[in-house]
Amino acid sequence: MDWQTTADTVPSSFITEAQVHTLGKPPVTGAWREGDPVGERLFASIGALAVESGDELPSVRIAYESWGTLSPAKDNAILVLHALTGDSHVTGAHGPGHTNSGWWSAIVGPGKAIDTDRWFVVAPNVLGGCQGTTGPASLAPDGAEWAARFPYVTIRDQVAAQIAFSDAIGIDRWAAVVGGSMGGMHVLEWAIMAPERLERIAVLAAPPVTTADQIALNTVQMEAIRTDPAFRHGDFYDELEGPTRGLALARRMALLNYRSPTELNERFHREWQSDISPLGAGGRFAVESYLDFHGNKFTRRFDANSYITLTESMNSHDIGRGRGGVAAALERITARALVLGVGSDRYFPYSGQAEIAAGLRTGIRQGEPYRIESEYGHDAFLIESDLVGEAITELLAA
Ligand SMILES: N[C@@H](CCO)C(=O)O
Repeated sequence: MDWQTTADTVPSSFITEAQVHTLGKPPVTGAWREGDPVGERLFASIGALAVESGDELPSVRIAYESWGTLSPAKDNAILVLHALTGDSHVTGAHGPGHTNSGWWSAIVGPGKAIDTDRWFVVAPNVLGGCQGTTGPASLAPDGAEWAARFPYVTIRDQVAAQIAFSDAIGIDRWAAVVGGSMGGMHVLEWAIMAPERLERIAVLAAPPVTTADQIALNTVQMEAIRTDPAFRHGDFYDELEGPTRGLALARRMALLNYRSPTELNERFHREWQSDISPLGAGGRFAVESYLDFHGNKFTRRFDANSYITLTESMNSHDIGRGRGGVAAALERITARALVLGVGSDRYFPYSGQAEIAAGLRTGIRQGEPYRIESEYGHDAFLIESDLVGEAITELLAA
């Protein structure tokens, strides 16, 4: 299909406040119980949350899904944390409330690397996100969306929310906390902020600190959104048209970080998308069409304010901040650890995972990351299921 770049007026399908209560069970505050629905969106209230900036969110709700059964000893629970644009829908088909099928369906499920016949798997949507957890599209106490008023939230604030969420659903200790990319940042903070509450960690394609280069790559994406006139300083929820052009452009830029030059070159070459030449006749190269397609598709499921909030969170990431540096922070980690990197990752390069693995005392590969050779670049942690599954199996057996 020859997708065009248009200002898309199709309403986005991120979850608005009004939709929350029709898409899931009412908020729960008690522990998970045998017989609770699994693989279906649930909500937990964690109350007020003070964030590092000094602001306070008066009421925070966490959307989550779970699969498998919690053992009577509560010793088989695994927390899975998603990347920037993922959500709680880790595994399973798309359907009502889920525009995409599960982003790790090949890893999580019966008989898979994270075997839901054995493990009780829980996946929350991140604080600041747009799939049911409190974020910029949620209502502030004055009854209007938070929008640009949503506080600056750090990776540590998001983990503080996840810890409170663990309390709310009655999990004292996780058998493993697993995540890739931004989810891997959360995993590292979990292991430092609450070492007594987890046994194992898997940090996939994530850095110990977001570097100047990575901040720069992220910052231009935020600027693409902000310069869209339809952004209106974040106050676009009541408008017919949101900042879809800016958001789609941000997504195009992001995809370039997520894939490798080899993959794009070998997949698209210099092919044209249609019979119309891109050499001055108005046609497009196939790779342009691919980026347009993903940019447009993304605007149907993601909130531009959330994109900015979460990108700012990633920019805040530095496990060494206030802890005497990265090496000192890594020394605090006591969980058995899998660190996985992708050789072709140009977003969070392998060198970052090598630094993490070298600084850990508890890595399962004695100072070395598990290295994946793949043409897919950063996204390999989502696509190379056999290799990622193998590494996670090794961790869970450790
Ligand atoms: N494809 C992933 C990569 C970010 O780590 C996402 O969109 O979230």
